[in-house]
Amino acid sequence: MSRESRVLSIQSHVVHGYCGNKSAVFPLQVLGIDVDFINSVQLSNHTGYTTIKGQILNENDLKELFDGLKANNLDTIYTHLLTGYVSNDEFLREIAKIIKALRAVNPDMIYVCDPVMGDNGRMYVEKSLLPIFRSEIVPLCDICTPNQFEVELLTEQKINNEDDAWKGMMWFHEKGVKTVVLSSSDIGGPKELIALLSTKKSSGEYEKYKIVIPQKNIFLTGTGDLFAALFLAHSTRLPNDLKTAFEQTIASVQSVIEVTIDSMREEFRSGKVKPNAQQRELKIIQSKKYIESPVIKLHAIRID
Ligand SMILES: Nc1ncnc2c1ncn2[C@@H]1O[C@H](COP(=O)(O)OP(=O)(O)O)[C@@H](O)[C@H]1O
Ligand SMILES: Cc1ncc(COP(=O)(O)O)c(C=O)c1O
Repeated sequence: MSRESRVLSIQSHVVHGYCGNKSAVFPLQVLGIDVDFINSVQLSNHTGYTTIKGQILNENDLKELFDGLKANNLDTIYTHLLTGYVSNDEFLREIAKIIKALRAVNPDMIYVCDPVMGDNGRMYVEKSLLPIFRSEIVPLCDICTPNQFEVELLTEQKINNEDDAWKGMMWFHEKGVKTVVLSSSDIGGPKELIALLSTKKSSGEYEKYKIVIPQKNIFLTGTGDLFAALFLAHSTRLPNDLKTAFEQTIASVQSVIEVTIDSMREEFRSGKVKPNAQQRELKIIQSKKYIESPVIKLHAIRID
């Protein structure tokens, strides 16, 4: 890593809870990476709650903020752009303009995209975002971290097994994406999540890895944003060892989930928290030491 990393993160903000920038900024800072962040939305809480209130940044607001950075030559300081939850078409198109503007002043700027559109068969953004991601955003990515549902949406192909998953990831490479990380899929055995990584080397060959993750009986929001931020950090620290970066990313995410579940056991016992979706927020702050040094070890298997 030749120069100090600094990330511009454009993701959602939630007042209560952890997803979007709330899931990304602190872990990046813990790992020594400075983050400037723009909140694509400012919501009371994530969309898994029954009531959501708040404000949505429009494309003109985003342009104004970026123009402010440019006016002070601050567009030149970013080594990475990280994007996640976006709520409307023109905002997403403004992000495409920002990617090009950042690359104009720093051709080596790395764009990490979590194409947040949905999970478990349910879209939670406008369907009109899908063709923009497919044709205007994904081709600009250096690293993309979709979940299974997002790969299926973008490729218009269902994933029923591991071969389908690798084929789906090849679609990203054909669009010009160097590294694709499928953050989770249900192609493994019962109670297993499968994460896959595929990266195109300068030789034109592909390096592929797989990690089998024991699936916890819980649905959490914010894990994908945490995953993308951690993979940005670890792949930056280990650009020539993505196997280890992949393992460390998942180990930290698993550690945060363990801390979250442990905290719930206590809260359930005390009756303070009812076991329903609204109360489930990642314990990001309480997991600081595990973000720095994950204790859970899940080994990546090389796939030839
Ligand atoms: N139920 C679960 N059990 C174990 N790990 C999980 C679970 N849900 C998410 N994770 C972890 O979070 C990471 C990202 O989750 P994923 O659901 O793929 O992201 P997204 O939120 O974008 O759908 C996975 O790689 C996995 O390590
Ligand atoms: C406001 C907001 N941001 C981000 C996300 C993405 O969360 P995840 O990291 O689970 O994909 C969601 C998902 O519901 C959300 O509601």
